[in-house]
Formats: sequence, structure tokens, C-alpha cells
Amino acid sequence: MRTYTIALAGNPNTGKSTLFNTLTGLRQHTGNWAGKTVVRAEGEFKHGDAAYKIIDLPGTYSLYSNSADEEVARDYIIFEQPDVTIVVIDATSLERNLNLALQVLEMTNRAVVCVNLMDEAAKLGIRVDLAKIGQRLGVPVVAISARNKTGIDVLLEQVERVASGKLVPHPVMIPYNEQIERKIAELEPVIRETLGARYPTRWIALRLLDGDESLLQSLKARMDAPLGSSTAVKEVVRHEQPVCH
Ligand SMILES: Nc1nc2c(ncn2[C@@H]2O[C@H](COP(=O)(O)OP(=O)(O)OP(=O)(O)O)[C@@H](O)[C@H]2O)c(=O)[nH]1
Ligand SMILES: [Mg+2]
Repeated sequence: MRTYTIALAGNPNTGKSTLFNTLTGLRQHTGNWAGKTVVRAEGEFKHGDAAYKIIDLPGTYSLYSNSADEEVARDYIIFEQPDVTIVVIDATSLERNLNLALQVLEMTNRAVVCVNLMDEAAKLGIRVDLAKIGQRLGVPVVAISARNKTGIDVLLEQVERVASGKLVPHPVMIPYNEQIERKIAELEPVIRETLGARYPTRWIALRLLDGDESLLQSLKARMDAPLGSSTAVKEVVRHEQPVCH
């Protein structure tokens, strides 16, 4: 039986753990992330012909290394490369939540956006145009209510399609200004050469331009990648203003 790994990412309080509990029942265990005081919850479930290992990532507003939670979530998506990252977003607070979804889509194309708290949205008279969000983001978008256990089958159907490669999403690519795009184009080949093609070079280029020291440290710790000391990188990144935040 094929086993896939999936991660739950999203802002705090969007129902990730509720979904995690719904999917795994008692087949779950918790501990801490290596070297951090951040809780790590992992569980298993079966669906259709496949088994799934699922990781409940800490809730974060961004993945820019501002806290241990953000570093854990970022490192998991970048280095462990789950077969699918489910971004759980709050239907009653789409604008803020989509910000994190876009960050995840810069890191991986193997994603499904899960709009949770649909029951709450309905109560508030909020209508969510799933098709339009899906079209704009370029990944499957599914509506659920984790608490009421609705929409779970459709969610798992989309997760299976992405995990198995039946569907290869092409997420929207956020364009930056000309100067930043030029620097990204200079950095990407250096990153690819240093780290191999396995990693999201455009996202790493953006983080380097943003002066993300924590990411460089993680890269160094995991693969002894001399990216931070690369002269080519230093040349491009020098005097750069932060691009994100
Ligand atoms: N109405 C409603 N409430 C929900 C739903 N899903 C989760 N909740 C509630 O939302 C609150 C937060 O849920 P959690 O599952 O703890 O959220 P989380 O994303 O794991 O939060 P963090 O771990 O802090 O990031 C809880 O009170 C849940 O009962 C839902 O579909 N509808
Ligand atoms: Mg939680």
C-alpha cells in the first residue's frame, strides 16, 4: 500500500488540529520538534488504496522565520517535502488567511487549499466562491467544516489526486518589481547549482534577498550548503532592501 505524507499548515485557530483529530482519531502521537519547545503531532489514517502520515504543523501568520513556530513549519515544508501540504484557511477571514496560502504556494506546488469553518461563514452570510479562488490560486480548493465533519471526502479526493501525481498543480506565481525579478533571475542558477533542483529556487532567492539568516542556518545545518558564503550570492544580495513583510 502506498504511503503518502501530508502536512497541515495555516494560521492559528483555523481548525488544523480539529481536522487532524477527525482524520486520525486515536492513531496519533505527540512530542516536540527536535531542539524546539514546539509541540509536534503526527498521526496516520487510511483512505481508498493509500495510507497517509499526517503532520499537524504549528499555526503561523507567515513563514518568514519570525518565531520557532514559523521555522518549524517552514523547515518541514522545505526540507521534508510532504507529498501534499493542506493549507487550512478560515472562511470567515479569507483575506488574512490567503496571505499564508500564497506563501505556501511559493514554496511548493503540491498543495490543496482547505476552506474551513464553512458553517460559521454560512451563519455570518459569507459566501465563498471556491471556483474563483481555485482558478486564481491554481491549486484545488475545497470547503469543509472540520467540527461538523463535512466536506472531508472531497478534501481527501483532492489530496489523493495531488499526492499520487494525477493532478500536478501550477500555482499562481507572484510577480515582483523589475529590480527584484532581475536579482531572482541571477540567484536562481546559483541556488540550483548549490542545492540541486529539489528545492524551490525562486522562494529561496526571495528569502536570501530578504536577508533571512535563519533559513541560511537551516540550510547549513541540514546539507552543509555554503549558500550564505557564496560570493555569487553575496554579490547579488549586497545592499538589498527587504522585499517581503
Ligand atoms: N464552527 C466551527 N468551529 C470550528 C471548526 N473547526 C474548528 N473549529 C473550532 O475552532 C477552534 C480552533 O480549532 P483548532 O483545531 O484548535 O485550530 P488550530 O488551527 O489547530 O489552532 P492552532 O493550533 O492554535 O494553530 C476550536 O474551538 C474548534 O472547535 C469548524 O469547522 N466550525
Ligand atoms: Mg492546533
